Amino acid sequence: MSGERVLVHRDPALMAEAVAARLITAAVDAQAARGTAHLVLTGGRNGNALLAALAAHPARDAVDWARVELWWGDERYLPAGDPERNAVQAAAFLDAVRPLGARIHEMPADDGAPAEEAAARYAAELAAADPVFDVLLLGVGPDAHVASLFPGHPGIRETGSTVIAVHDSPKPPPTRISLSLPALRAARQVWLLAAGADKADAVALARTAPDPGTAPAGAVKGTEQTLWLLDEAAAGKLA
Ligand SMILES: O=C(O)[C@H](O)[C@@H](O)[C@H](O)[C@H](O)COP(=O)(O)O
Repeated sequence: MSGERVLVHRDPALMAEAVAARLITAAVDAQAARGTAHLVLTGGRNGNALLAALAAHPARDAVDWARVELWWGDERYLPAGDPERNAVQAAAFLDAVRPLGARIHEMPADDGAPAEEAAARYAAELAAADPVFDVLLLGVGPDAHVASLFPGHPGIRETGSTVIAVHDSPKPPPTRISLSLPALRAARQVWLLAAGADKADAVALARTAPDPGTAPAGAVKGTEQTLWLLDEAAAGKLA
């Protein structure tokens, strides 16, 4: 049975720094235990703030980046280089660790092929590597979505594949690629990131809602640990 904890930080900036420090320690521990650390990145404001803090953290290189594999939980299906792509928004961090040997598994960009083909390609890359994710980062949306799995959307019910195409996303852009719920749930540790008063309802709902279709953020638990990493505003409606 995995453990679940809620950790509340004073404000988003302190949360980004504290989670960056926590991720460094988790990566070092994973490497000591298994050689390679498999980390899954998330987009959005909190994900981006975390990666910026990680890139600049004085203890960053306690991690042997040559033994890190970076995956993505979701990606906006846009042409390569589009500023709205998660990987483009994380470029400063990726450009810092790539020369240190980190292996970066970006989700495919829109090259004119259907998103379903891109999803299948990433699923094949995952199957070939067959990683067990050590830490899976998930930004939580104001509607309690995580990755690109949205409440009331069919993708949350997908169980037959590890990577899915998402259309008509309520959060722009409309077409995305996302790990499926079973793929998210296979991670050892799931870290849910939420900061800001606009996330307080989603966090409170996810902590109580039993149905993944209502609150995807409440449906993803790590096999070893689940952390809710919040600022005080996002924790404002927790009992
Ligand atoms: O591609 C995306 O948009 C993200 O992966 C998405 O899942 C994000 O993490 C949440 O929407 C939270 O985003 P904010 O932290 O910006 O609210």
